Amino acid sequence: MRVTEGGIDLEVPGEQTEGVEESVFYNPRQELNRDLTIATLRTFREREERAESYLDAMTASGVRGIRAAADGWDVTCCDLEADAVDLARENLERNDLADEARVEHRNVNALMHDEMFDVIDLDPYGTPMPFADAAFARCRDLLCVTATDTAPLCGAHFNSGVRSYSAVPQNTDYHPEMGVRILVSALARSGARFDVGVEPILTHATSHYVRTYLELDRKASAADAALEHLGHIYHCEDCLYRETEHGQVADPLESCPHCGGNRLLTAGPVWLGPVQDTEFVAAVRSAIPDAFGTAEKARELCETLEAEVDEPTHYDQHKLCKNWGLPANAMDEFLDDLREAGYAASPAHYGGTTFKTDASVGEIRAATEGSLE
Ligand SMILES: C[S@@+](CC[C@H](N)C(=O)[O-])C[C@H]1O[C@@H](n2cnc3c(N)ncnc32)[C@H](O)[C@@H]1O
Ligand SMILES: [Zn+2]
Repeated sequence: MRVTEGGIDLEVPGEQTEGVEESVFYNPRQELNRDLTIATLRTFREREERAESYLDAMTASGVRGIRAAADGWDVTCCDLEADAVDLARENLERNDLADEARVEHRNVNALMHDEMFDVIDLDPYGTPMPFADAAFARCRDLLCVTATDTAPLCGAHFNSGVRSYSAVPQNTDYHPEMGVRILVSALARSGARFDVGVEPILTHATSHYVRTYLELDRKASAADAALEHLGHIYHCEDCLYRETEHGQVADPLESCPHCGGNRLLTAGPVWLGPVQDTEFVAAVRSAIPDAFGTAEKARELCETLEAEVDEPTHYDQHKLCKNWGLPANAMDEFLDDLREAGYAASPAHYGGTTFKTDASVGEIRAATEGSLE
């Protein structure tokens, strides 16, 4: 089957079923992820001119590495599967880029221990954590990470989440953001073991995966500074009240300060710091060309990320209203009520009914319920 993406022609095994390409080595649903990757790499290189080498650590069809090579990066593609390696080589040749990139048939953990790269991109099936140590040991500037195991990350598959991320995730009404905060926390702690500090400059949770871009600072003091963003979330399952506390040691609440209930969850360590550099995200948005297949969607996503209130958990308006036994109103009106009451409020990218605010659950109700009857 022939596929064109980002100006690159690919031949991938598989067939089109009902207009959707199905292939083990090429997932069309990740095109937005790849479009944003290329725009992020461009933006990052403008800022860090010395960034040249890019490792597409799990290349499959080669699509990501080939798109980066077409953009002038010094690319290494790697895959464990011989069929993927052959396919990536064929696809490089098909685009006359065979001299711009090499393809390694190896376990990428071994490759990363052998060589340093300016940018490393981890895009495995499931959790990226088995690759995090080698990546932090050998990545100079930017680590790009996809995690597709959203059920463990958000606490729905609790034991698996605890095992993979050495943290306690909890299944809450803000589950995609729980995934973001657990993933970045685990990565920050992996980096710290190598005296590397992380700063997330772009992060999104989109249809069954979390993607984050971490700018690295290879200094023990930077690792210490990153760890200061870790802490815990205390969450009430009855009224959806939540509060956060920085620090390595949890000091859970005994009862909910809002409703007095005692069905309380503690999640952590989670990353409580910012997950975007909003100026960087705006620059990424401007670097998305019209020719990209997901240009409109990717720009919209960046715009939402830029405007998101910097709070560690989002709310879901429908779940809140259901909990209060009140009908939900239009999101614009709801957010306007919050702003008029003096709170910061914005839509969130986690779904059409999600929003962020610095108001507590009680303050949200007081500010909005007049418009909900
Ligand atoms: C989700 S796919 C990668 C998709 C690709 N990056 C893209 O954007 O289309 C995961 C790939 O990782 C490869 N893989 C799994 N374990 C690996 C390892 N230890 N070293 C290198 N490649 C590995 C698999 O063979 C598979 O091709
Ligand atoms: Zn409560």
